[in-house]
Amino acid sequence: MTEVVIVYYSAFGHIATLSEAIAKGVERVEGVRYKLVRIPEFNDPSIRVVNQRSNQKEEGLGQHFKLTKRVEDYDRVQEEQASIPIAAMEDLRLADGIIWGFPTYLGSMPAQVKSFLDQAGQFCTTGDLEGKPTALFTSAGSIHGGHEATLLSSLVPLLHLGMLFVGLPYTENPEYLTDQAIGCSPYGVSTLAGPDGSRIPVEEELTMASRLGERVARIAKAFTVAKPFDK
Ligand SMILES: Cc1cc2nc3c(=O)[nH]c(=O)nc-3n(C[C@H](O)[C@H](O)[C@H](O)COP(=O)(O)O)c2cc1C
Repeated sequence: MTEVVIVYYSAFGHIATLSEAIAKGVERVEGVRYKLVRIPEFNDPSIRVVNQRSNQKEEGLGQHFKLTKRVEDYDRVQEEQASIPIAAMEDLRLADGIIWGFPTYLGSMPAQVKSFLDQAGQFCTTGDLEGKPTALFTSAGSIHGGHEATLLSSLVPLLHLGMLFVGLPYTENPEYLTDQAIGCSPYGVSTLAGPDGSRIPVEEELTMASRLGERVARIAKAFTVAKPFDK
């Protein structure tokens, strides 16, 4: 059985929702199963950006971002995903394919995810992740907030680990040929959360997420049989 591991971090639930759609796509491929794991929040509450902001006044920019609601959403989502196993290095080592999901923070990956990837740096010397198909999904507050930049810059550490990047081609995903503000691009899946986080992933984004899951699953399965990178 081929296994695709979906590793995600989500503060407000958008990435968690996309993870489920990705998983559905993986499941469509016979002989492939998925494992969903999450990167945990930092232990030190003083470095959780969301909690730090909770005592700010809801005026000016704060009003636009509805900070109180964000803190409530954050607490609810943390509780909802408590039963998802915490990602371990062994999950990466045993995976036949790895799909990474996390929100866009300041136009790039959250520190929680970078910290996890830095631990995975050990595989640069062992080569354990080399040749594994990999793909990315993200969410951003707005269409101009850097979702494509996040996907592109997050590719760099994956290349250091020797993984093979799987994108989201136009022919399979005509949904993003639109003048509507929706996520996704040739670089991977994305959704837009809106400034107050109230926008939820739309059908087109979920469809493209499931297709990316299926695409990685097909490649992982083919590689499991062919073993093109066996040393
Ligand atoms: C610290 C921080 C930085 C953020 N930076 C950006 C950003 O650069 N661009 C953007 O569009 N949204 C930004 N956002 C909004 C998040 O991308 C949005 O809340 C996230 O995509 C929601 O995903 P989630 O529900 O899975 O946590 C930021 C949010 C936080 C907390």
